[in-house]
Amino acid sequence: GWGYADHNGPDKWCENFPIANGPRQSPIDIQTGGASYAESLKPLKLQYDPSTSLDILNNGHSFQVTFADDDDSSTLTEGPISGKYRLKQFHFHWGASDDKGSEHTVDGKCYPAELHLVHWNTEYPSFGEAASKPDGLAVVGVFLENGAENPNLQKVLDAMDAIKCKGKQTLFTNFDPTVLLPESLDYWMYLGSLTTPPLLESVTWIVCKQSISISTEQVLLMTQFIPVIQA
Ligand SMILES: NS(=O)(=O)c1cccc(NC(=O)NCCCCO)c1
Ligand SMILES: [Zn+2]
Repeated sequence: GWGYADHNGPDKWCENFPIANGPRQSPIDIQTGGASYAESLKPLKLQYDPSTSLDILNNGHSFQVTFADDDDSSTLTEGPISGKYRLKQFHFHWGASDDKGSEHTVDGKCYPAELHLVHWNTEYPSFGEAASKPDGLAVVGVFLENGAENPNLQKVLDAMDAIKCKGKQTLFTNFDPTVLLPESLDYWMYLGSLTTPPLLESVTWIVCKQSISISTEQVLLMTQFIPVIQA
């Protein structure tokens, strides 16, 4: 299967997922000089109910915290989207060291890690249905920048010990993802795709301009969590 090694990594994904060469593929380098201010765009409205957090799972490519999405308890509205999108899961992307890890870059700058909060359009019956529609998903991306220890992030990192093997999951209840958001929700938006196979071009990307902090020790914890090798 696909992965991040030389034999199955991003440069090879087009062999099994030809959409990799499609017109709206993510991630991108956000060139701030080329972004235009759109008066019509509204502030993001994120309303999360901590009782919808269920568990944390090692899915073989990352670790994700999954949410109950059978009602409108945790939603994204306003911002660049129309209608209501439900929170399905959040996960992270990281690298092998401090100097790389984020998927999006800003004027060529890479961050040690990147948080993705994945939401699906309630116009459609489920995440799976929405994932194949051009307006099906909205992912809020937050950069993690080297700095002070982040106690809210530590709660997630502490749960990683229990899910070192691919496919493992453990309870992760009463967690409010709002604590992982930066104080300002100013954002860049663009129409893109899933950043991993199946690379579906169904994501309205909403990338926060402000980052949250992660300490060097916390980056080390993440880089030591390799979802597949522990399998
Ligand atoms: N990284 S991302 O574009 O936010 C994103 C969001 C939601 C799903 C995915 N990718 C997938 O679900 N791929 C299916 C197999 C990966 C293991 O769950 C990527
Ligand atoms: Zn992601």
